[in-house]
Amino acid sequence: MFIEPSLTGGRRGWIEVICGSMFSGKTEELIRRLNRAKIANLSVEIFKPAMDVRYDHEDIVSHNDSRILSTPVESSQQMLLLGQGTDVVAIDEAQFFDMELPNVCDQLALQGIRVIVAGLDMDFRGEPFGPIPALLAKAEYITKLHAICVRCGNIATHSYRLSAGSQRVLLGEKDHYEPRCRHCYAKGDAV
Ligand SMILES: Nc1ncnc2c1ncn2[C@@H]1O[C@H](COP(=O)(O)OP(=O)(O)O)[C@@H](O)[C@H]1O
Ligand SMILES: Cc1cn([C@H]2C[C@H](O)[C@@H](COP(=O)(O)O)O2)c(=O)[nH]c1=O
Ligand SMILES: [Zn+2]
Repeated sequence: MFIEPSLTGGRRGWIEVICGSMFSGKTEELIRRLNRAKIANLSVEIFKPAMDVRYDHEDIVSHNDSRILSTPVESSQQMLLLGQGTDVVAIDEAQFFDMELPNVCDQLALQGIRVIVAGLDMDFRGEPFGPIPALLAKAEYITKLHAICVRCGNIATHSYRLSAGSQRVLLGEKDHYEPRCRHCYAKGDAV
């Protein structure tokens, strides 16, 4: 379990990334860290991409329905402006943001802000997703979570797309995706 290096004391300003497949618990873990920050009386600004309307327009919602209010934004530059002066900036579904996101997180962290980012490390093709690889390179702390493979019960690293469609962005949950281990993922429809 992730233990905060420092909540209120010491020199602050760093980047944490929570990554993994769909259903691995990224949003739950993000909400857990935010609740602890609030208990420590830290101010938090929570963002998500405006296009992510899967469960709710404003709330960040996990697959088991824990939720927290957020501000939907269109671009990473908006978070640089809106995050000024706060103790903690949190970003969910970060894979959907533009490639400026790593630089924005860098700038926020340099201002003494704790930046917590959650997102898919791989898309349904198993390719690195959007700005997440660059964020992983820049982060001080990385947590890689795993779901349970729905085919064999091993740890799942991949998000297998059940429906047809080659576009990278397709919002959905169990209607369109299932978490799989690398072996069941590689077998495709033959599993
Ligand atoms: N195959 C699965 N493996 C693990 N968790 C699952 C699975 N299917 C459903 N879940 C649920 O998903 C929850 C995690 O949801 P969430 O935090 O939204 O994940 P993520 O943000 O990584 O998609 C788990 O606590 C569990 O209740
Ligand atoms: C793999 C993959 C996923 N998506 C979408 C599907 C969901 O709406 C989100 C991921 O949500 P989660 O909180 O991690 O479960 O991303 C996509 O658009 N393209 C993909 O390749
Ligand atoms: Zn498997």
